[in-house]
Amino acid sequence: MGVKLGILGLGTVGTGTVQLLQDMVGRNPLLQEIEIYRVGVRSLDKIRNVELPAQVLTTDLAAIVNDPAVDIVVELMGGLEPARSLILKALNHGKHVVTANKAVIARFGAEIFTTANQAGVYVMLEAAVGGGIPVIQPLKQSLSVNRINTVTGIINGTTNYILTRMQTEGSNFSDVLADAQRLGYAEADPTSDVEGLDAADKIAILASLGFGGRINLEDVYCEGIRQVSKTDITYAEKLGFVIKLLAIAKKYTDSSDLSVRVHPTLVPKPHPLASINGVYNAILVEGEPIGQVMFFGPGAGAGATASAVTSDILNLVAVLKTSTANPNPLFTCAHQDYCQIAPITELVTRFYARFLTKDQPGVIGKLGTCFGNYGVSLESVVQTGFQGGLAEIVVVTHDVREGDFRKALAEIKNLEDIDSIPSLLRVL
Ligand SMILES: NC(=O)C1=CN([C@@H]2O[C@H](COP(=O)(O)OP(=O)(O)OC[C@H]3O[C@@H](n4cnc5c(N)ncnc54)[C@H](OP(=O)(O)O)[C@@H]3O)[C@@H](O)[C@H]2O)C=CC1
Ligand SMILES: N[C@@H](CC=O)C(=O)O
Ligand code: NA
Repeated sequence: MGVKLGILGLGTVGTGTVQLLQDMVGRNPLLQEIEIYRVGVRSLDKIRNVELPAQVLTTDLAAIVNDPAVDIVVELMGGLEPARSLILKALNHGKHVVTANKAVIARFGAEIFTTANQAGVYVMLEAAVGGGIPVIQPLKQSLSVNRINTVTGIINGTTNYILTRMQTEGSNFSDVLADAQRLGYAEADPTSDVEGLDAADKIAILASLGFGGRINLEDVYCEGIRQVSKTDITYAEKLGFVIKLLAIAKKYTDSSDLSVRVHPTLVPKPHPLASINGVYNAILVEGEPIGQVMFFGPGAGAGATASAVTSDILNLVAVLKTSTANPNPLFTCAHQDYCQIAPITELVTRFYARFLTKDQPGVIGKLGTCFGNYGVSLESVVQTGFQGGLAEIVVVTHDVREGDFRKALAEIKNLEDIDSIPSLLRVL
């Protein structure tokens, strides 16, 4: 008897997954055990890029997760509800679940994994982070004997695609976003990509796996890329950096607290993450004793994501074929305690800041004095441009406590010579 799939969603990822499963030649022979039994969609009238028997497609998704014949539910619909409820129902009916839905896992992971553990089934989520890049299973299995210190990633394909094209072609933000949507990279609501929320969901998942505890999503500091302008990209370039949306989870050396954050960051050009362009993602994991290991590959798109979804399905087929009484602890997620996350003001980092000031002598000196009052030392100060009669000054600091830097900025904002501070970015 074949293993019966109930797939929820036939959009970009669902279609890619069905295409892969319908084209098995040259792939793992275990795939032949799989039957696409039901596929749930919102509309039966839409033209699809795959052919499926009429009785397979349905708009009754609840019937799929309740159907005793279904062995594995593959949730590829996205969004929070009804995805969360359908996943929980599937688990409660004793079905394994594969999902690409980082939004649901980052918010309801505790509830979902507890339900799965009680039901004695697995929830697999390789596609939820880094698209096609194998990173979830390596963190759960191959790297799990390491003490992880830092996970640093470019983990949103849409924003990396946008920033790359803004940098290399000087393209306009909204034109490139429209291309990312057309290519199937963006979320149904691309706000979550652009505002950094998708990357925050993903780093919460990676941090949970890497540091062995639950992560409260509200504790993850998050800034998106809307504030990144062509001007900043040009200045960064001149200073030897590229701007990337980084997601970082790092253990403080002197406490058990974590720093978990997403923000646009100036990355030095020689750094391995600086050369990750377009829809590609990369995740740099640092641990002991392994040192550094980097995972690189396509972070979004139909085929790449289908590869991750189908590898999870294949793992579950293998589980179903070799049924064991006890669950495999390397497949489950059983964290009970929450990781302690330090506030962003405690972060120690370098900063890039761009000021528009009146073109008067002594402005740079006044800036330097304010920074000095809070122990902020400057690595470089550049004054090259003018904008609308205002002088443009760019500074890069040495490492500073974010709280001290913000106090200095508050004082600087009150200086008569300062018009505005259009950009404030962290430097890796
Ligand atoms: N796109 C990508 O590159 C990646 C996406 N993901 C994740 O994969 C998931 C799917 O993304 P993607 O394929 O891009 O999304 P799409 O918007 O392209 O597809 C969503 C599918 O789900 C169906 N659907 C959505 N809501 C409902 C509902 N309430 N009832 C019935 N059917 C519903 C839609 O039906 P219909 O077709 O009838 O409208 C559609 O087939 C998301 O969680 C996303 O975050 C993860 C990695 C990469
Ligand atoms: N919208 C996401 C899709 C993959 O997770 C992205 O752009 O990375
Ligand atoms: Na992945």
